[in-house]
Amino acid sequence: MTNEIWATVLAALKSALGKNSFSSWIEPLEFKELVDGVAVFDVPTNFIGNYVSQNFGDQILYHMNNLGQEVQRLQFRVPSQTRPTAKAKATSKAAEPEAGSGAPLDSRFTFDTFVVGKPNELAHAAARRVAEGGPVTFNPLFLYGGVGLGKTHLMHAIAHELKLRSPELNVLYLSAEQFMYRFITALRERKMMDFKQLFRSVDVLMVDDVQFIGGKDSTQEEFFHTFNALVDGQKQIIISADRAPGEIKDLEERIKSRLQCGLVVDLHPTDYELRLGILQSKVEVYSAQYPELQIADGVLEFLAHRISTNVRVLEGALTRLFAFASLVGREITLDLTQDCLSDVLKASDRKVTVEEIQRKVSEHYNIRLSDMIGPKRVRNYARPRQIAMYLAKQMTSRSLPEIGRRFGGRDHTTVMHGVKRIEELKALDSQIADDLELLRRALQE
Ligand SMILES: Nc1ncnc2c1ncn2[C@@H]1O[C@H](COP(=O)(O)OP(=O)(O)OP(=O)(O)O)[C@@H](O)[C@H]1O
Repeated sequence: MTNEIWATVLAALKSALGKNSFSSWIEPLEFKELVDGVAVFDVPTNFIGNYVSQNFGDQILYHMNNLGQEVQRLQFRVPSQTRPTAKAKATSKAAEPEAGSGAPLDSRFTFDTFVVGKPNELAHAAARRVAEGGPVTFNPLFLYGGVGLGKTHLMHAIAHELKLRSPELNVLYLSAEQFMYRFITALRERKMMDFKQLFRSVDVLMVDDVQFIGGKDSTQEEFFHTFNALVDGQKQIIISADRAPGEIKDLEERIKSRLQCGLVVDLHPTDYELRLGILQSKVEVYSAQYPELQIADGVLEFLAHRISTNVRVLEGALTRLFAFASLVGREITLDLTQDCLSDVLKASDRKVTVEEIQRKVSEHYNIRLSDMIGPKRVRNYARPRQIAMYLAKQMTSRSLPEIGRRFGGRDHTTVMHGVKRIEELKALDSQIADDLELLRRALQE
């Protein structure tokens, strides 16, 4: 393979992965040679080699082969080491293809690696129950929640556990999108009998991201029949979606009601403790693999506090941090974290609205929202009002007149006075300083 072809692969990867992932992971690779179907790369550290191999290996192979190169596997080596990286496996399969025709299961998504906290304890308990196998108790199990909260992880964990306990079980996991493509292919190739036979012969069917079939009428129809046949046959069905069954757009009523007739559980947004727990468990894994990488006290707490969007982003941030630390050969300190993750940290700063601030502050001081916004000037209302104005100035991009309008049409000079007053009090009154800190955190959760 020539360097020109590698440059074309790079261009394709850049547009597929986006600037950040590309510069963190792909740019450090140096293509060396292609020998007997093995593409060899120099990488700055084992950590980067392993990460690229696990996460982007398939894509790199795909693009190379697409350009006419016959590449079976990738090899990553650290030039300073005498031996090639022992750990940097040839294009690793974190996801092993399963027997049967399901989508591959990710071997990292098990119950052991799933961290349980208040927001996901119910979903976890239900998943555990289903994974025990035995007589079907609730059918279907419907898991829903926002992006990156662990639905797929739990589904894969159920599948792994079921296969471990009862290897003879035919467990089929796939996304709703794959279900649709298989259905369309079966129609096109006139193989509907095979399709029906395949889906009706499983013991456990798992369909991820079922919201995808909203608005796809024939797929819904087929899904409905598959679903009914399996429930009638006492086979377990597990479904996930990004919202509750009743809220999925353009989904037939009969399917909504079918989906609701088992156990519906949601994964709530993560809280600080759960995020910290997840980070700690990931660090344990990294530290066992790369004992030379040290992480300073307070870094995980900082990340758990600042990145509250979703677990995928949190994990990605930590991995990037470890990769960077392995490159520069330094301990992961708070300063290094802020430098290395400045874009992620900026993007995940939650956009808070003036209305949210008013609501939180009135709850905190136990006064009515209408009193805070209204004209009363008694201290009980005036001080929380000034605090809310101060936070609105600090945490939103609203101008003083805009903030004034949201506080019952007050003048911008009133807002300015309130903000100044709280700035003064903050330095003098520790109670006010504590309240401000508490409110700021609660608003960023
Ligand atoms: N409680 C948890 N413990 C450990 N890892 C978690 C947990 N929750 C999520 N993760 C990790 O976060 C990442 C995203 O999780 P997953 O893919 O399961 O999310 P999802 O809810 O299916 O998201 P999507 O809506 O995008 O499909 C995975 O790497 C997963 O391992």
